[in-house]
Amino acid sequence: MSTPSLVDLGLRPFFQQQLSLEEVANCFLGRIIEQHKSDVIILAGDDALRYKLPPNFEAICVGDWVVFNQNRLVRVLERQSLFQRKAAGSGRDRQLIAANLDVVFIISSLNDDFNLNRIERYLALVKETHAEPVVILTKADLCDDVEDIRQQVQQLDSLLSVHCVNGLAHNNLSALKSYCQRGKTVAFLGSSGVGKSTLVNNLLNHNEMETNAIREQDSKGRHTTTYRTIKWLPEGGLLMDTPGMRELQLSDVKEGIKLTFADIESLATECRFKNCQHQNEPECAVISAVESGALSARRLDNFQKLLREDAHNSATLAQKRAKDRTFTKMVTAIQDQARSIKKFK
Ligand SMILES: Nc1nc2c(ncn2[C@@H]2O[C@H](COP(=O)(O)OP(=O)(O)OP(=O)(O)O)[C@@H](O)[C@H]2O)c(=O)[nH]1
Ligand SMILES: [Zn+2]
Repeated sequence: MSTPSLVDLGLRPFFQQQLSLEEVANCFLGRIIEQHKSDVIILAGDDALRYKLPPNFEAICVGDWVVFNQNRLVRVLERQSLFQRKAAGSGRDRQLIAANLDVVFIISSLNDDFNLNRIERYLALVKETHAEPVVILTKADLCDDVEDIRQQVQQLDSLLSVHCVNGLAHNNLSALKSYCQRGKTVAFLGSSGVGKSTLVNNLLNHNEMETNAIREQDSKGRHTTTYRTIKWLPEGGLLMDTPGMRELQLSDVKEGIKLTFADIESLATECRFKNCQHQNEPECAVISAVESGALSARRLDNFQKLLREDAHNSATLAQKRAKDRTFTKMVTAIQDQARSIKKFK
């Protein structure tokens, strides 16, 4: 693909409709494909442009759609989905990781490593972002009861897409490819060794396609660049591979956890006490469901564990940020002091 159009890059009515008439007349639209400390690279049709981040510009990350003019970045469009690290209770202190992903593949292998709890954890992370999770179970060739395990995953959520593949077989990936069509942005999540790179290499047909329409604003002529975080898939989609995604922790993803365990949330509305913790309260509909076999004890256990972990991580993150802020203030104060001492010398 030499010159991707904005539609190839994922432009759709949701983003276009956000533009004002003034912006349509005077500005351009583009997608952030690289983010550095003080500048970003915007892909806009056949151009890749480097733009400085204006001082105090809003938070921005790879995958964002931005409005810009000849001179500067104007604004970031509202996102359809967003991976971020948040600290509880603070809107400002968040680190954005990747925006506007359509599908996130949750990769888990069908052999010894298979673990429903872990899949639920990734589901909570993905649901929080509002991207669509798709579970891919790899190493089907090493497993004797593929369908049985697929069923176990399907039971987590009847609407969830779950596919089993042998990542090593080239002709085995049509299920995945259907999510990677033109204009779609996808990403992979999963623990080490489950076969993510194998799938990616296979999807890429072993040759990472290069965009050769890259011309930076300040350089003459065209040269070919591959981006660290974005790869073109032969089906037309974009694969986003930002390092931060691999290290995501559960923090402040309560909504994602609740969406992932919608069955428990719904049962909880029947508990006698509104704030029931489903531990040993009387007339608890959730415990009753476990006793009757309608809900697995494992699932309830994991729900509670993920909520605890989320609360713990959110709190420590908030604390750490507050500490960092105090430290920065202290350093600035000392620097100011040093400067004023110099002045009077
Ligand atoms: N038999 C079989 N082996 C597979 C399959 N998928 C991956 N493997 C093997 O599993 C090992 C790990 O695969 P990778 O693709 O490197 O796993 P990864 O998830 O990228 O791992 P990290 O890079 O550590 O995150 C490699 O030896 C692969 O050849 C599969 O479907 N079947
Ligand atoms: Zn209860």
